[in-house]
Amino acid sequence: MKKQSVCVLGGGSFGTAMANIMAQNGHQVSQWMRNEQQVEEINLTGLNSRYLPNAPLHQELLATNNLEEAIRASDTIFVSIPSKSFEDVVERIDRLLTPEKLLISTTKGFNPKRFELMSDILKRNSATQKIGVLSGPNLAKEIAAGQLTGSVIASDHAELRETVIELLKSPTFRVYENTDIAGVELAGALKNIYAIVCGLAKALKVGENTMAMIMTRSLAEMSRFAVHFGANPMTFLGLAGMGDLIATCTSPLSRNYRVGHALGSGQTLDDAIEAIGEVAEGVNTLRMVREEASKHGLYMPLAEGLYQLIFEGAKLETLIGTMMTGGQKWDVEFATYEK
Ligand SMILES: NC(=O)c1ccc[n+]([C@@H]2O[C@H](COP(=O)([O-])OP(=O)(O)OC[C@H]3O[C@@H](n4cnc5c(N)ncnc54)[C@H](O)[C@@H]3O)[C@@H](O)[C@H]2O)c1
Ligand SMILES: O=P(O)(O)OC[C@H](O)CO
Repeated sequence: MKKQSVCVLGGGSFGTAMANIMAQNGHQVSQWMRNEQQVEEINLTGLNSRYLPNAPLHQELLATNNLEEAIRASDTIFVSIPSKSFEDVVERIDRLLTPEKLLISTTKGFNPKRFELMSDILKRNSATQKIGVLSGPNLAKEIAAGQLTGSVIASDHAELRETVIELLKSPTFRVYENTDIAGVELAGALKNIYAIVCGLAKALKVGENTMAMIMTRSLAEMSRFAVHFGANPMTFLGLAGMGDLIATCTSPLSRNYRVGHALGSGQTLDDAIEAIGEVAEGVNTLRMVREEASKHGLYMPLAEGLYQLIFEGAKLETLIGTMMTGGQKWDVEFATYEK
């Protein structure tokens, strides 16, 4: 592939990990971030010490504060900004986008202002409709450490899918494709709720039977919700679905898992979030999803139990109770059993 001009918006751990792979692949990569000291640090020392302290960055990765220049110079733009600020940043770049530019979200969450996904924000605000979503079991610190990793690019545009695969493929990173944007994006956002549940369960030292049941019923809840909003249930069998659920629900590197673990160890939600110091998308996602689930009559006992525990002061028994005493029928809902 010939050298491409790319920019990554966001100076956090995932944006840095993606920018670094593309710089290593020989592309011209700029990474936009708002913090001037961070820009200086990356450009002078090749390190993003706050977010990826152990990962030396490629010398061709150029950090910048100049958003306009970064966008104008790039054919492909990755938006790696937490969901809380995603819309604000996209509104700032809106006038700089042109129809040929490729625009990809790596953010796993919902707009806290209204029920919509990041791809909806991109579609609504931009001059280009060449939009994609990158999602999968992608713990940034593992990627930066060279752990073998797979991801998924979802888009209607074959050209965008092919470009992203070419930009990111490396000896340690593989990208598969999917056209089910809703499924891939919802899977990445929803699993954060269940990573909190699993971190909490681990802190309580539950057995592997229990962990397996929680994760499998999480997949059932996630896909039930996602299918209602247009996703293909089969997507949940892939890297963006089951793959990401496994990584996030079992790894102490996951911020959402760590929030759950802290809650299970007796900390308050605010203390847990402050101690982590990075974004844990699952808390906002839980709020948004719980509201939509009740509006649409979607049965999500784990999410409901967690919501009551975190936001309504319910006891832990409530979460266990909603899981163990709620409706129980089909194991796999999207398969037909009764003949
Ligand atoms: N870290 C991972 O392992 C990982 C993996 C896959 C996807 N993601 C997703 O990527 C998104 C970003 O996560 P992250 O891990 O990079 O976050 P992070 O907490 O490491 O960093 C967030 C970055 O966004 C910047 N930011 C926040 N608001 C901003 C604003 N208004 N303007 C400019 N910059 C702003 C912060 O300064 C920081 O540099 C999240 O939705 C996350 O779910 C993360
Ligand atoms: O650290 P988390 O919990 O935001 O998870 C990071 C990624 O989404 C894992 O794929």
